[in-house]
Amino acid sequence: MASFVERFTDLAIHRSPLCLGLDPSEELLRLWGLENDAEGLRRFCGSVLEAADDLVAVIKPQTGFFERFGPEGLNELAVATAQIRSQGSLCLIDAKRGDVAGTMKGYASAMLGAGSGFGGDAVTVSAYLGFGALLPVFDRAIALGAGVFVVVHSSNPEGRLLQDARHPDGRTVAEALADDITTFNANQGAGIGVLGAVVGATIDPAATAIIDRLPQSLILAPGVGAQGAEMAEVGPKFRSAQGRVLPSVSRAILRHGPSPVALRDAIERYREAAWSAWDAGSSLAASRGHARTAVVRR
Ligand SMILES: O=c1ccn([C@@H]2O[C@H](COP(=O)(O)O)[C@@H](O)[C@H]2O)c(=O)[nH]1
Repeated sequence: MASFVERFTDLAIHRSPLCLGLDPSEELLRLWGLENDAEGLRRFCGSVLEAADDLVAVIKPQTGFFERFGPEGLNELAVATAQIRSQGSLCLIDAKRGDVAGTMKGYASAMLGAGSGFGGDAVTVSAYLGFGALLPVFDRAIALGAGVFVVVHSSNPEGRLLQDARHPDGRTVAEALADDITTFNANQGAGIGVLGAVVGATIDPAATAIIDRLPQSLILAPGVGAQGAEMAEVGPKFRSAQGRVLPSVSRAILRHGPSPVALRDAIERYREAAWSAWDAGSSLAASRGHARTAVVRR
């Protein structure tokens, strides 16, 4: 089976590298005139996914917004993940799980691959209990051709104090994590590996050397839009990861609903911008242009 990296790269060229966040928050449900309940959740997700259709490579449901309704919400998460995959997009479950290794085995079975509880193509994890504790998720991802994104440098300002703290060897926590990711990927072979990283698009331009430490990783870059980063910043900031970045946008797109036309227009705008950020000035632009001539645009 094709790996997550292979499937993403193909979809990024033919659709767009944009990662559309599926965040059915209370605020957005109310803005859309929906009830803040599981039925509202279902209608919201159905409309977003209908508008996204075959436009983007990756859709990222945020588990917290589903879990808040207990079992009914989790049922809606399963409905959404199945629909994402049926539309040919990759489903990246933003769960940011991080626990001891035995428990991570449970999360891996819940989230990753066909036959798992939620059937994600990839999942986000947090390494606060140690990078090594995440191994069961990495192993399952390798076995099933799935992906894992480890939070390295999050988009929110609260993350800085913890992630910029220094180890005795002088590296920050984020740098050491990036090195762990790269060592793991390199041990699996050359090329882009199973372990991706989360590096917020809000990153200070002076701090982007962290990206150079991740030469074999896809990079999920949340923070575009509502958190203040512009899509136009992504290309320059992530230059050393050209062709490997998934710019992620949730609220800045979702707030355009419930009008299907306005929602689709917003997705279209961000997907075009994501392409420019992804391959500006590179040879990828040529392959994309070639591929897109064959794509029927609606
Ligand atoms: O560092 C991170 C990692 C993940 N997120 C998630 O992204 C969305 C918020 O996106 P907006 O485009 O700002 O609406 C939410 O699901 C977060 O959990 C992040 O913001 N930062």
